[in-house]
Amino acid sequence: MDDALKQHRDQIDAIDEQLLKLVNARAQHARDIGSLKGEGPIYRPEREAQVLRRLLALNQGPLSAEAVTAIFRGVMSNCRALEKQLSVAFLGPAGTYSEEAANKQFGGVSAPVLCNTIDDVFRMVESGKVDYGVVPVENSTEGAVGRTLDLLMSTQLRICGEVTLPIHHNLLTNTATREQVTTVYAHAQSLAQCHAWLNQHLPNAQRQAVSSNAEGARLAASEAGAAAIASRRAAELFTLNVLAESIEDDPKNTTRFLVLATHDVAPSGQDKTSLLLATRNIPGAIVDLLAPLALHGVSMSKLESRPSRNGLWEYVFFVDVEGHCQDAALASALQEIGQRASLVKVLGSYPLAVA
Ligand SMILES: O=C(O)C(=O)C[C@]1(C(=O)O)C=C[C@@H](O)C=C1
Repeated sequence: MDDALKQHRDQIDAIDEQLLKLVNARAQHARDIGSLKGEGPIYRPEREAQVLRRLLALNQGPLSAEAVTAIFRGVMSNCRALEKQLSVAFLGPAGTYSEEAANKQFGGVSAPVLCNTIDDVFRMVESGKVDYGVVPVENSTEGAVGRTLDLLMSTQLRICGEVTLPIHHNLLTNTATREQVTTVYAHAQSLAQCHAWLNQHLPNAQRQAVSSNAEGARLAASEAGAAAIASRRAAELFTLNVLAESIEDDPKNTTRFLVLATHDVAPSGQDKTSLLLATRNIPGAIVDLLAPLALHGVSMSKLESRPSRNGLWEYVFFVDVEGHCQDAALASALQEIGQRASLVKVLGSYPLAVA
């Protein structure tokens, strides 16, 4: 037994030596690429997505797809940091799902900037105080994040990436039993995502919406009888016990985040384009507006309407389509849509989220 253990550990030591040499050789290439980029952006989401997709196709295990992407996102993050330290803004405080999404996308953020509101995240990127921003845009249970859509209407920023994050909520508290919980703090969206569970298990507890789940965890840590709905990371950060886990009503509960940038992204081969469209408010106008997509074989993955804010019962449409705006089919469809719409704004073309 001891002998077998030693043999495996000797093998691991030998492999680690090779890995160390290899990751440093990789890092050297990244550093050289950095000096070739001149004034262009250092972060290339399309290339990072291609690297991950290729490795996922090659992976034969035993490491899972999630493990492989996490490891290589970490490797790329460290290689990228030799080219430039990127600052990334997202909704704080520490322990939010936005922080998790930013860490997932960038393989760890070396210079995080925690903001109080989604508006602040946009402002930080717009003013050049940070390189990138990460904002939630929709949840599979609760639908669109209205504030993000409203801000996308007026911003000059571009969407350069999307991150999908499976959301598992936990009931965190220092109260010993569920019966002693009198108040549950969480962001309104999280309270809604756990609606049925709360009805069944905590019917008498008061539900109190707060600015973020992490803020709820902070409050729960200092108040007798209080609990919060938040992530495991929030439990660690605020020293709370996990009284119940995965309390979301839909086990597939997922939130989609957008990465905001001041630059466009080249095609990666598997891309999505987000559009903002407006048309005259007449019968059949939206059907007519979207017809060129079908005509050119472009699939639509999302259609969301939102009040335009400059006329009663006037709407704009947020449309996600497959492909990059430089792809011939989408470029032709966009040109035809442009002739029918009162507004066409390409919010960004970016790589599809990698697991
Ligand atoms: O290929 C590049 O442009 C690199 O800078 C290398 C690298 C990587 O580590 O693979 C690092 C940063 C970029 O975002 C993309 C990829």
